[in-house]
Amino acid sequence: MNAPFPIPGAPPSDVQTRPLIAFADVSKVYPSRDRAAEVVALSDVNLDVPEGAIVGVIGKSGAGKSTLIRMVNGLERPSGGRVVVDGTDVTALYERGLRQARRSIGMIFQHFNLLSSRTAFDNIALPLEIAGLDRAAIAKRVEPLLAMVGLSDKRDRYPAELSGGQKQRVGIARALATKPRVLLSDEATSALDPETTDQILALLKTINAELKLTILFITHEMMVVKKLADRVAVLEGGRIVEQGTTYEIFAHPRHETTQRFIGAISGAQVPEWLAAKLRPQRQPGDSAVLRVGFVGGDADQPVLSRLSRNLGIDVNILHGQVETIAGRPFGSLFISVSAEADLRRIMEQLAAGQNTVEHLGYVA
Ligand SMILES: Nc1ncnc2c1ncn2[C@@H]1O[C@H](COP(=O)(O)OP(=O)(O)OP(=O)(O)O)[C@@H](O)[C@H]1O
Repeated sequence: MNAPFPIPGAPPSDVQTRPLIAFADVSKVYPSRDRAAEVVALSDVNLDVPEGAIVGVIGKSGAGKSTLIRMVNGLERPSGGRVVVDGTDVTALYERGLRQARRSIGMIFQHFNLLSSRTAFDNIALPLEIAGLDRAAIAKRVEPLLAMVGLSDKRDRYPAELSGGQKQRVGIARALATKPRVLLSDEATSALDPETTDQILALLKTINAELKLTILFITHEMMVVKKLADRVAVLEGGRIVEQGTTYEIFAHPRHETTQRFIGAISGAQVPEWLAAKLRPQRQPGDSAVLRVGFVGGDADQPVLSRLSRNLGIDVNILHGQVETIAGRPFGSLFISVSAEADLRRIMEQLAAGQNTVEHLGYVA
C-alpha cells in the first residue's frame, strides 16, 4: 500500500531501488555498408546497475559488449530503447549535454589509452585541464590520486617507462580525476599477466568500497567476473541470455553459454589424466570415482572426514578446487572410495546440504 503522504525525513521511495545505470529495451543495428549486410549488435537489452555495485558483462568476441558499454557515455547511440545514467537519459543528449554527463562517467581501457608525450602526472591531469582547473587545484587533486593508485614515485615517468599494470593504474587515476559516480571498464585487465590482473582487480574493489563508485565492466574472462563482480550478465549474439548475482550464476548456471564459461574455471571438468584412467565397468580391486560439487552449503564442513568416520571407509582426494565466491564455498572435489563399499550410502552422506554428487566410473 502506498503511503498517502511523504514521511518527514524519509528518502524518496526510489532512492534505494533506483539503478544508477539502466538499459531499457536497448537495441543497436549497424547499417549495411559496402555491400556488407547490416549487423544487429544488440537486441532487447534490459540491464540495471544498482548504485554502488560492481556489475560485469561477459561474452565472447562479437557478442556486443563494447557496443553496450560505449552507450553509457554516449560513444555509441542505440537504434532503439534508452540508457539512463543517474536519472539522465544519455540517449537524448548531444554535444554539450554529453560532455557534461561524461564528467561523472570515467572509463578505463584494455590498452590504457595514455598520451605517450605526457608524464603519469600530466595524463591524470588532462581531464582537469580540460575542465579548466588551475595548476594548483590540479596538483591538489592529482597527488592524492597518484598515492591512491600507488604511483607517487612514478609521477614524472612517461608511459613508455611504466609496466602494463602501472599504466593501467595511471588510467584508473585519470578516470577518477573528475570524481565520477560511475567507472566503465572495457577489458581493463585483458592485456595484463595474471598476477598484475589480480592487483588491478583488488584496486578496483578497493575503489568501489572506499569511494562508493559504481563499476560496470565488460570482459571475456569468467575469472575476472568471479573475482570482481557482485552481479553478472551473460551476453550472446547481442542478447542477455542470463543475469543474476555472481554467486547465483556460478552456483546454478542455466544457459549453456554460462555453463561453458564457468566450466572452464570451476574445476568441475574431469582432469585429462583422470579421464584417461576412468572406466565404466568395475573390475576386481577397483575404486569408485565420485565428483562432489559444493555450492553454498557444506564445503567448509569436514565433509570427507565425517564420511570416513561415519562409514568407516578411506577416502582419497584425486583432484579438486574449492574456493569462495562472495564469501560462500564453491567448487568440485574428485574422490575415490573402495568399490566394495556401499556407494549408495556414501553418496547420500556426501549429498547433505546443497552438495551434488555424481558417480563417474572406476579406476584401478
Ligand atoms: N562500427 C561498427 N560498424 C559495423 N559493425 C560493427 C561496428 N562496431 C561493432 N560492429 C559489429 O557489432 C557486433 C558486436 O561488436 P562489439 O565490438 O560490440 O562486440 P564485443 O563483444 O565487444 O567483441 P570484442 O570482444 O571482440 O571486442 C560485431 O558483429 C561487430 O562486428
